Amino acid sequence: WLSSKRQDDEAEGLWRICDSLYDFTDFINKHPGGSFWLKETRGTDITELFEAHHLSNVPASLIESYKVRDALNERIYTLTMHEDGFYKTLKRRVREKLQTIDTKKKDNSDNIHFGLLLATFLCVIISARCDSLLLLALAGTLVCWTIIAAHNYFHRRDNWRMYTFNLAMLNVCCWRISHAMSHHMYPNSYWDLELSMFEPFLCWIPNEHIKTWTSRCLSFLIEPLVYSMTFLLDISTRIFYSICYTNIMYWHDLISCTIPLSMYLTSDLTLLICLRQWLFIVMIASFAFCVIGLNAAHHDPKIYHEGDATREDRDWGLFQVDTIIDRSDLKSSQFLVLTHFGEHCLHHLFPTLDHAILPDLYPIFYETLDEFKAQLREYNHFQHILGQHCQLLRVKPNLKSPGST
Ligand code: HEM
Repeated sequence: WLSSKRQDDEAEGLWRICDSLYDFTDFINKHPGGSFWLKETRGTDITELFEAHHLSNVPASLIESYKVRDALNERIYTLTMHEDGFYKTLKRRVREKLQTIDTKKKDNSDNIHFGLLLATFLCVIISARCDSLLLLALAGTLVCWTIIAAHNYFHRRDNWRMYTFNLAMLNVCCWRISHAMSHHMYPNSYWDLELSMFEPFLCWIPNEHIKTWTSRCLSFLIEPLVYSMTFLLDISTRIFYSICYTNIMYWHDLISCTIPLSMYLTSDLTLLICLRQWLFIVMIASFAFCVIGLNAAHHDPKIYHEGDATREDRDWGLFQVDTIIDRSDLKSSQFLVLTHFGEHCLHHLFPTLDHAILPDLYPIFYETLDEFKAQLREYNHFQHILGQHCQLLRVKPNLKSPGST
């Protein structure tokens, strides 16, 4: 995805923000968010990434000294971030509001995440000692919740919690690309890897040329299998790619092995049985992750997908609002928000903020939405599951643009 972006973005081997080119080579290792972000994005357009990941004005004031020249052509992305537009207006208000919010709330998220991690290992060990299938399934569910909670941390500067995302064969660095850089910035568009990584099994793009009648019917039949195999397919693809092309495996991929290891060291089970149990846990975690993640916010016939009519105002923040329907049934519990991709819209707009902070932003969010005549929509989980399946069937693009009367 990144190498195609390097070809498309006309950044000439540098970093592109709007229509200017910058050379951040000397800043990579000084970047407070960690070197990964800049190292990986060399040669691409980072306009949206840069804006969405910094709330303070400091980064914008720093970039001028790294400017090399103007780009030759206009950028290919049609999304905008004008100073008086929706996103920048909301961001200014959020910046002010953050000064009044009690940041101790973040401790709750840290405690929930740590509790889940502890519970996961306890459950894994007890399930191995009791040889219980039910406990193994519970361990799989706990692994799934832990990695969704870990997602709260990988959008930020490097920290130890983000590595717990790797517990079930996924990898935090790869997901920073497919999720933070691709999906978060351009949801439901051809640039969204979280759409294309499920093809040809599941396809949400409303286009009859890429989604035949047979493939639509088939996707319903194979859906449970795809859900359970997603994590295994993810690691197989990465191993295959690393052997045949470039290495995209990391030392922290080994974190996933702590699960079978803890089983082996604390029970009488043979290594082979521990590995078999591990596979079962990973498949349960994968299934639960897809049930939650794919039915969390983005797929419903009323949500914008590539090919649908776009809003006249191409503001990046409004685009996010048009590609999301929030989960209404999670808001009462921080545990549910953290483990079920809750507060989805605000999280997309401000990914570096802890989920515990987001509820305090609703008054200014609603106020700004009203000013720009946009709306935050909400569904419960059942409505999302229904909508996601209707979207799998949809082949006709919506001709009515979001925000039109
Ligand atoms: C690919 C583009 C970039 C991404 C994805 C990115 C991401 C991040 C992240 C995740 C953080 C930590 C935020 C937190 O934990 O609250 C951060 C902080 C920071 N970044 Fe970047 N960054 C990018 C480019 C840049 C550039 C080009 C500069 C300046 C030359 C810069 C300057 C800073 C500064 C000063 C901070 C400290 C926090 C602040 O003042 O906002 N970043 N960045």
